[in-house]
Amino acid sequence: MALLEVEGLKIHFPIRGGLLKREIGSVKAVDDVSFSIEEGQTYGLVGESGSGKTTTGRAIIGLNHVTDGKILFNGKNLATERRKNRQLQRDVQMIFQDPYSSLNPKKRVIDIIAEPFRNYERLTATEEKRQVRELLEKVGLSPESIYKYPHEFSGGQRQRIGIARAIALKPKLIIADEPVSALDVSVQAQVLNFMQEIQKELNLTYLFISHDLGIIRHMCDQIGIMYKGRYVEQGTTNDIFENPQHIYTKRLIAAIPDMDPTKREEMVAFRQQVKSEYEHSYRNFFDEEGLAYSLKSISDTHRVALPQKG
Ligand SMILES: Nc1ncnc2c1ncn2[C@@H]1O[C@H](COP(=O)(O)OP(=O)(O)OP(=O)(O)O)[C@@H](O)[C@H]1O
Repeated sequence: MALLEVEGLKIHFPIRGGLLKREIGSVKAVDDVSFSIEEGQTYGLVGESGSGKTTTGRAIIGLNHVTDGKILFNGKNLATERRKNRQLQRDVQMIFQDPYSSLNPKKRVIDIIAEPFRNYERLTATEEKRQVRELLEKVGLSPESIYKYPHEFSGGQRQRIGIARAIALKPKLIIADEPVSALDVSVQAQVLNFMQEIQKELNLTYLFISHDLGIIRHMCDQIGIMYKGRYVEQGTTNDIFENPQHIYTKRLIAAIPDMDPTKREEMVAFRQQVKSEYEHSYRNFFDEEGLAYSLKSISDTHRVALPQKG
């Protein structure tokens, strides 16, 4: 059984208008999305801004209502059971995008990291301090920094504090929503590699949300590509990068900045080819509302929102 199973998830937000603020329509932020994540794996959710990635992640952690569908964690329905099941609350944690705004600037590191302990465990002051120091060491920060404030740390160090807080209760699943996009490129790799290290050490499962396919390729075992609330393609990292089928996936891959200068000309040609393919076949890949079709399996691991015909 997968650790997390999302089945037919729909999250619609009402649009209200007129004097009476009546519901005049809805934003289908997530519209029939299904995927599962095996324990110890990293699943990447990719798509441009507004595609529904964050809404999906927030629903799993219980921050968004679910219009329809199921979110099963170890077979238990998170939407209905999370509120009353403290173990489920501990098991699923989140790392936020912006380490500058997600840490309260008025609190010391000890109070930030000990917050989950104070909510879920009854530790003596000495034991709490010992555990916070241990967590700081685990994330590569000095245990002496417990009385410092967030502004005394660099961006990468702050994200490590956010990670220490997220792993304090030994969760099983971590939702990482753009965990490095607010950081300098030079520190991004450090934080990502560190996330991989603690994943192995603590047997963590990640749902990794990002608009950056380069990072997703580095981090993930499985990938789902979202566009306007729907999936356009889903598969292993190899399926997506070596055999992309949907025109939208191809366009995202073509937009990854060149890492290897010797391949620059090759990439320019590839981009040109994808651009003209996109212009030619765009209509075949989306319905009359510009939305993706339902997914069809093209192998045991690879599913694509293929056009209805041929
Ligand atoms: N609380 C809300 N009320 C109304 N609409 C919302 C709400 N939250 C999200 N939306 C809408 O849902 C859609 C999906 O948003 P979401 O933030 O999930 O996208 P995203 O892919 O994570 O983008 P980003 O990378 O910019 O965060 C957007 O059109 C957004 O405006």
